[in-house]
Amino acid sequence: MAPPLAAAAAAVSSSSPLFSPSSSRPLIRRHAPPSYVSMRTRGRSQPAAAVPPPAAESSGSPLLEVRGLTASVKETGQQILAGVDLTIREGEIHAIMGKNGSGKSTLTKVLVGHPHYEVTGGTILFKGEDLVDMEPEERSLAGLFMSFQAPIEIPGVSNFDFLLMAVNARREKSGLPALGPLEFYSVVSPKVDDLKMDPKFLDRNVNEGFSGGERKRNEILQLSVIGADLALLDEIDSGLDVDALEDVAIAVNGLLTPQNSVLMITHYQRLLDLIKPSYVHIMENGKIIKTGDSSIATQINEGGFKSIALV
Ligand SMILES: Nc1ncnc2c1ncn2[C@@H]1O[C@H](COP(=O)(O)OP(=O)(O)OP(=O)(O)O)[C@@H](O)[C@H]1O
Repeated sequence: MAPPLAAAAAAVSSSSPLFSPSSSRPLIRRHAPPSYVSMRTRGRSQPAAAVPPPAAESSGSPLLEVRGLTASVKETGQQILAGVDLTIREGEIHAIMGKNGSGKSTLTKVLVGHPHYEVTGGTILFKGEDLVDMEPEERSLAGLFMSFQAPIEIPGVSNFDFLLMAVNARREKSGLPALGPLEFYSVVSPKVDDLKMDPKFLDRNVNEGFSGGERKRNEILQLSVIGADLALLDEIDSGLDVDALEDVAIAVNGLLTPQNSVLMITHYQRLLDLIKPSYVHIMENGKIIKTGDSSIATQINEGGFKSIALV
């Protein structure tokens, strides 16, 4: 069984039943942020440019190597992924587009080890290590982060405590000393500010009563606080108004380094205008059928998926 801290870290990036509210609740004691810590935000940290230049193709080392991946729904045996090939190198931003039901979300869920799916063939290497046999919490601690289309609530656990536990789980894995609440507050506060979130969200229970847009911002807060070598962002643009989308894009762009990468799923060009992908992939019937640059997305927007499938 995973140690509690590791499970807490994994819970940040997983909505699997393994990390349901009931399983997370005993792991984390609720602390209000110390009363002597002002909840007023301090000076803003420097925001990244809203619209960066197009991401260059990197010559970085492979971070994720997926070969011939097939996967099925565990309960029914229904095959969803039908032979996915995908390589993501350090420093690259990849976007996956495709019509509803083509398998985009399933791919990301399989990558994080969602228990509803079974890998039936192929390989997944993450930083050269076989991911398939790793537990979801091990994948999280190895540097995978996933923001879900519908982020879960965790009643009884404040955002602040949740983030602190997750950060300390990562630090423990790296042999770093745990942060105390006061120290952590100075880390998290500017990030809350950058995302234009009310600091009160830190003291609210994770996603409880949050609007759809607030949940999405909160997911990106988790990503920016915890960090990731590879962030899987499933439709972070859905339900966000124009301003919120820009705030989220600034936060994501601000996290990018030559070492880490993003795989984002979207239906909309507007996200690709704000977070410039190195590659855009089109998924159909559980496979990536085409890969190119952002112009593919434009073709999709103009011609629809049917014409792309016929190319
Ligand atoms: N646990 C499950 N049980 C049954 N069917 C499933 C399950 N998970 C995925 N599917 C089916 O697999 C197909 C792919 O689903 P998936 O969510 O990956 O699509 P998607 O490309 O992300 O779609 P969208 O753009 O609508 O979000 C769909 O037909 C879906 O109904």
